[in-house]
Amino acid sequence: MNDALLAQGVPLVLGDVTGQIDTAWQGTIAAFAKNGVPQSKGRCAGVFPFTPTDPGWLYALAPAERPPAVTAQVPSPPQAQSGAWQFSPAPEVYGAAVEHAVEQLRSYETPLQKVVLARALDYRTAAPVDPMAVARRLGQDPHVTSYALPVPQIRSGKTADAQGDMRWLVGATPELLLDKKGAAVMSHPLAGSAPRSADPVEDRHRAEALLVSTKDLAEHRYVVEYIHDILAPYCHNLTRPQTPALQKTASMWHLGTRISGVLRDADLPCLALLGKLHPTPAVAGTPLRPALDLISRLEPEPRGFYAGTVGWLENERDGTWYVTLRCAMIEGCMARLHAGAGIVPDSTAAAEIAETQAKFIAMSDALGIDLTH
Ligand SMILES: C=C(O[C@H]1C=CC=C(C(=O)O)[C@@H]1O)C(=O)O
Repeated sequence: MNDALLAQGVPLVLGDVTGQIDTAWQGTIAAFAKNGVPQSKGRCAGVFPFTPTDPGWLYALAPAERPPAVTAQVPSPPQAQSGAWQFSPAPEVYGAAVEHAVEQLRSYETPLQKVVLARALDYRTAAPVDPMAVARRLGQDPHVTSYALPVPQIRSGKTADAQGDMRWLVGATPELLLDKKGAAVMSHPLAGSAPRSADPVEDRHRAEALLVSTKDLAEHRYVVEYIHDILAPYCHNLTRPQTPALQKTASMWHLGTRISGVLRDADLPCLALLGKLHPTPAVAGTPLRPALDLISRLEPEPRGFYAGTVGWLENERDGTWYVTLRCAMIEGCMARLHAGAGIVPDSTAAAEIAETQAKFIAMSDALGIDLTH
């Protein structure tokens, strides 16, 4: 763990948690869970990548007497940007990967039931992107938790500061992975999606169709069962509704199920439980191992922090962690956005291309990218 790679005073924002970084530590969820969080009193914010064996960051926040880094300002409307953007890979290549996955899923020889395949959108503009301004715009949607966290680049041990060598993970997630307060635990997985429509009648029609879509209900069920099975041994009471409910963001409908329980041991460290849960079939697939293998074969580049987990800890015991979705890694004048979709035997390339395109909209709108051109 290294606390010299990030200059003090760099701001971050994560829902209601805003502040300036005092100390940064690098490590995996498992390492922090095993060795403890160095400054375990008080609040830490953090971010971990999709691959659980890759390190992420935990940040101790400076004492609250300091002025908050992000004041409640009226968000400025996104500037129409003159930047260039391109999908990576091209939609046809992503479509071919979906078709390949569907073939695998339909084969009698595979244990695989679902795999989540993601694609990226690369954006380059003339002026540096302000991550805090993007987070404020994203935060206008009351159904998501917006975030902007620095993710230092480690270049020959040099300290990164807000102006220099810094990448920012910025996004607006609708998905709660784990909330732990003493003995009370909750997870609210999402899976199964439909794009919103500006026409209220069509919007309602899409929502109702999603609620009865066998393909989306199957995608959803895998995630709920997985999370339920992980939490069950730790809980003496774990409940969930039998059927999912609709959850919305400004641009998407999702199926969601709230799973709540009471832990046998209220003192269980939050990261110990988080390490068991991440990554779920909402971002990987099921069973986990073959899904991860197929993702590494079909996705051209590692996901990095997309589909990881972002959240905060209150001392070591409690915390709130989200799935790192609807996000971009911003570095100077460049941003890389990611979006993924759950692939099951009934999936089609065209529908999954459309779904991932719709999932880009939250971030592309906040960045001022016009995806219609
Ligand atoms: C993987 C993503 O979404 C997940 C969360 C909600 C719905 C999903 C779906 O319908 O596939 C995904 O599981 C993403 O937004 O990149």
